[in-house]
Amino acid sequence: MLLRRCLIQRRLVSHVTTPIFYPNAKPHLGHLYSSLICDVFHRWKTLQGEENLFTTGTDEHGLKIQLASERNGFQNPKQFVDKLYDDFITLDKAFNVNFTRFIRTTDTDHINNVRKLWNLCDKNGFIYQGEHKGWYSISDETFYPESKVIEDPVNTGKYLNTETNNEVVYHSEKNHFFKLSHFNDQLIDYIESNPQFIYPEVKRVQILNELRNNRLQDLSISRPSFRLKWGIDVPGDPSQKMYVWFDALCNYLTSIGGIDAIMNNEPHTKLLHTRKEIQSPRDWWSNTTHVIGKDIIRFHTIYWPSFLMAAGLPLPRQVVVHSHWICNGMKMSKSLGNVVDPLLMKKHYGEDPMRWFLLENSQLEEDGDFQESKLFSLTEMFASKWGNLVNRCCGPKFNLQRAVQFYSDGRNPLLVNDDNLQAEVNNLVKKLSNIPISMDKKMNNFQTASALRDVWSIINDTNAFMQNAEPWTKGPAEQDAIIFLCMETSRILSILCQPIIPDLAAKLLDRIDVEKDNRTTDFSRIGADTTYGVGSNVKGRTVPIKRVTKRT
Ligand SMILES: Nc1ncnc2c1ncn2[C@@H]1O[C@H](COP(=O)(O)OP(=O)(O)OP(=O)(O)O)[C@@H](O)[C@H]1O
Repeated sequence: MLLRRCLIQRRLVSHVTTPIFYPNAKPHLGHLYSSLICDVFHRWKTLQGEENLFTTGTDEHGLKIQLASERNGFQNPKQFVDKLYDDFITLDKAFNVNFTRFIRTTDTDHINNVRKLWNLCDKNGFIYQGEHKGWYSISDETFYPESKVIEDPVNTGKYLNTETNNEVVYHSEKNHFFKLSHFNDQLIDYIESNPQFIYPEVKRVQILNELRNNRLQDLSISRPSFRLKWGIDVPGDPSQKMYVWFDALCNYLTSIGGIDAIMNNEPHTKLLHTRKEIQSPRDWWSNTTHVIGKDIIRFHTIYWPSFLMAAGLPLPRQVVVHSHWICNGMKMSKSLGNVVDPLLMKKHYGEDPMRWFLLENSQLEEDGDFQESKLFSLTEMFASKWGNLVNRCCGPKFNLQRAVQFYSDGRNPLLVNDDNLQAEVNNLVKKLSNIPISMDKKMNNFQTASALRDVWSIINDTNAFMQNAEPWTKGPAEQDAIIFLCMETSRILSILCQPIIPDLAAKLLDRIDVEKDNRTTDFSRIGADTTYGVGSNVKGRTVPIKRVTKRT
């Protein structure tokens, strides 16, 4: 029994991470999207009573930052990133992104950890010195194989890589190398025997094909310090700086207590920036989910597990790969400048409609096209379907408190004296009874769009039921049955949607006077809350969702 309890406790810890973003320009909708996927996952786990950590941050070293800082007239790149990283925090705060640590790769604990990772890989024989020749992209900070380089069709004499379409130049230099080729078959075995490791499946197949068809070559993991000044020194060789991805990926270990804590599974590991103390860092780490855009899949599913294997560290549980928000057929990106400013959208439509919109209108597998008209329609739906339902049931003609007390805790079957209406009641009861479990499954599998469509389906059915049932024409007993079911819909769905629309959900729950302690999933069952509705039908109370106008 004790063992079982321990096992259950051990399973219920997890960690979710966004990529750490380059603060070389202001963040945009794409960054917000990755952060929201993680925030909703984190909040969902918390709502289920699980312990979860959520890390996000900024990737502050590298040539791209060095050059951007020079271009912007800064004396040193640290001053430049100190200014820009704040924009990422501002964006998170504006959209209620509730991270537990915001890590910067210039943080001292991180720099120490990166050195440790390097030393472990070196000690285990996976780092050597050699001559590096190849096609290098400054923008991507990576070398590309000959097979991925083409002549630029627009600018003669220039070359592009076919993966990101950025310019590449031919380079030859002395570097430290990582024996990536050693891990080709080990990675195939790992990905085959841990099918959840790369998600969704289409991405797992893509990476397996890549590993089977293009065997890995060793990877240059340092750059000469005269070219790359802004980076972490290679231990024992200050003439070289570490490759920015070796540095950046290690943030995931730093934020969960560091390499030593994970290796030795040190109990009582104190986490920086949170008051949290974790008992078993290894369990947290092994239950880590990295959420990333498809542009950086290679770094997370090939390089990162190889570095970890080389260091003798366990691998995270999963890498979840999402698609891109596009604009005019191209990925929205800082470098291209074809971006939507989320703060501008928030100012007009509010943060929760934006949160819902981005998650409802995206699939992991397909690129999404941002259409402001759809965001506006969503705000209309919130006001006319959900807000209006609550307003009607909280009108002075009805008595929600009486209805709740009569129907509480499933003591009374919901009967409405009409076969057609009774069929609608039964359908709603069935859908409401199923949604906590079906939503849990979908939220854990990052199928948020589908979960939100289920929510709308119930809201629509409830509105239709309210319209057909005409409670304003009925006596008190039938009125109570109708009002109770309609407000159970709103109450249960508001509880379940707290991770997606924290502020709106709170307003909806406040409007029907649901106590703060009764907003957990334990109460997401018909009849589970027997105390709400007190004073909800008093005249003159505020409307929970207000309409917004179209932006011109
Ligand atoms: N258009 C987008 N759609 C979805 N996610 C995006 C988008 N752009 C960036 N991201 C998120 O940010 C990560 C990359 O961050 P980065 O700071 O490199 O963004 P970027 O705008 O592409 O920058 P740059 O143009 O400087 O390369 C992606 O892996 C993804 O998580």
